[in-house]
Amino acid sequence: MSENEKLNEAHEADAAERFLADAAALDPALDPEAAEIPATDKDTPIIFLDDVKVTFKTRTGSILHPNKVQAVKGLTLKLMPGETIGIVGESGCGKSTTANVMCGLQKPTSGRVFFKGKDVTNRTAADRRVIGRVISVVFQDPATALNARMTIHDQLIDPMIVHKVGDTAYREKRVHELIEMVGLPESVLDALPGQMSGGQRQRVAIARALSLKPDAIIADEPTSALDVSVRAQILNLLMDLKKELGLAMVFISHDIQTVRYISDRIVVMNGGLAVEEGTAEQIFDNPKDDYTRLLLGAAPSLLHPDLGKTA
Ligand SMILES: Nc1ncnc2c1ncn2[C@@H]1O[C@H](COP(=O)(O)OP(=O)(O)OP(=O)(O)O)[C@@H](O)[C@H]1O
Repeated sequence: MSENEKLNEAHEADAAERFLADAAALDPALDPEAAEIPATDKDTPIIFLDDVKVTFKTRTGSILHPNKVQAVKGLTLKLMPGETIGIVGESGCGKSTTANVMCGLQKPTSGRVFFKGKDVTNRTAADRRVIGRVISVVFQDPATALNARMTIHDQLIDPMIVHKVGDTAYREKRVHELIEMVGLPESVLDALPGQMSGGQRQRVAIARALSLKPDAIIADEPTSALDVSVRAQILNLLMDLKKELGLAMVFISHDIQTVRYISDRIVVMNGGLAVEEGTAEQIFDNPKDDYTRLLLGAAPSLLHPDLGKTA
């Protein structure tokens, strides 16, 4: 086992312990949904996609599949506690559809979806409660992800009200914790999203995603809509948070260098299929698939040169 693998293993074990401690931290009397959420176990995947296929009806389609687009053609993927998986591939390869299945927005046409061992394929009301508590999403464009008419304070407290988590005192305390976690001053709590910069808005979107203490975050191109000068800061913030909170993460990008920077494991997608999967080292040092080699030799990274320096 390489030094890196040993470090990853130790980190995952730490992360799993932190999950269990965190899950026990909120008084069950203040969290009526908690009983429905399966306990975190380091050997059970947070998300397990079992041979998932997604087909969309369209006006055109292909010769083989008229009026249909097969966005995902049979994907099996496990996200373990504390792990970060990067999904990379060019536009149209099925990354966002996969993300949508992973966060319960899209029902698969076939295959099964498990969250912490619970089958949530059919997305019943009870399944959706589990999905909402286990997974949070950070989308590409924070301007559209946030409500333009709600103050930052209200956007952060809203998920706790919807999920009936905590009492007023708990929720207020959590709002202040969240804003501190993402490195914003408390003065922004009274602001509206339109009064903030793109980078600050993405920090708010990340804080909101963390409000229910999820096990995992799905970040779908979270830096693509941002000015190049703040991309590195947001990536570093995500890296710090996943380490500090022991979060699992699915990081989706068409930029393989960005994915390499943040991921423990990389899945390369092409035409709705995972064509290659491995650690960043395996993918970069010894790519097996022609398409991976093509991606590696493709466009220069969109990363800012400051990446890796303190956020
Ligand atoms: N709701 C939909 N209806 C019909 N076709 C769709 C729908 N959503 C996605 N598709 C098609 O499915 C395929 C995969 O799309 P998807 O958005 O998952 O790819 P992607 O890799 O995320 O691309 P991008 O990086 O451009 O967002 C594409 O051919 C797309 O046109």
